Amino acid sequence: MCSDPVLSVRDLRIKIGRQTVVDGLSFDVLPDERVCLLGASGSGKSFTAKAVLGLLPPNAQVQGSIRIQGREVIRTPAARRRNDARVSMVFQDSLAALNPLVTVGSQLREPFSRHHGLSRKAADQAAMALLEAMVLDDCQRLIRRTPAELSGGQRQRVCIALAMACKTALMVADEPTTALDVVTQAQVLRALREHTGTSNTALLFITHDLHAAAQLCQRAVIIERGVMIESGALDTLITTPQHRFTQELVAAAHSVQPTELTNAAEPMPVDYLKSA
Ligand SMILES: Nc1ncnc2c1ncn2[C@@H]1O[C@H](COP(=O)(O)OP(=O)(O)OP(=O)(O)O)[C@@H](O)[C@H]1O
Repeated sequence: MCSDPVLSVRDLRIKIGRQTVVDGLSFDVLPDERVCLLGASGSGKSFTAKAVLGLLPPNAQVQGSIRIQGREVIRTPAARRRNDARVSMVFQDSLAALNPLVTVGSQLREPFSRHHGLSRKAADQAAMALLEAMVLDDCQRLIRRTPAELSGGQRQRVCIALAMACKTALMVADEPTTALDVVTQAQVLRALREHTGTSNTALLFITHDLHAAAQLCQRAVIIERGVMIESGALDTLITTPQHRFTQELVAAAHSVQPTELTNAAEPMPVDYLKSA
């Protein structure tokens, strides 16, 4: 069965002044799919994410097409998009993403009461259920705290819960684990894996980290200097990378394996990369 894409990007070009930061990018994200946009620092990942979210700076010149649920949004900023073309987001800086003065509970309640019309009591219950689903300890106490009183990993899972509460067909997560230690990274990736792809929310995961991508996504779009160089199933890209940059990425991940697994002649063991 072939479903229509939730996100369809065609020939996306973004210029900032004279610099072309994204150059002819095309890819789709299907319903319930988790796709990563993988590339080195400065390759244009964040500008692509901002274009999808409708958050490009005013000096950006943009061309091409971005369709969300079939609706053209390339020139429609986030605040002017219709509900079915809205995208939820999770960013790297969880402290900046949350209101520092408002408790976690109030922030989580808001989308339920504002967008879904729930009563205060029903919104509280829905917020609590989402927090508990993020495998956070002592949610009763956590819900009364402000963001600054949480650890980075707790805060990032609150951000994922907040994004889930918006119940959009597409979520964009831009380097959500980069600032976290490896144990907390694994917890946050697990929360994203378990709460997207199964709840009518597709995920576009922006990262430079092949290991994180392998734990979370089925498919990858690999970019270099704003141009797509390779795309396909992540398992295939890891075992038989075609482009030099992808080969270097895989080799770099290979080099952090335990020595008994290291054998340059062998393809990268996909299971090793996927282990959390
Ligand atoms: N405000 C800006 N004005 C002009 N050019 C910019 C601006 N911000 C970023 N750039 C340039 O745009 C290019 C793409 O940046 P972008 O932030 O999308 O890369 P990225 O792949 O997300 O990198 P990172 O992983 O480091 O966040 C880079 O070459 C960068 O130098």
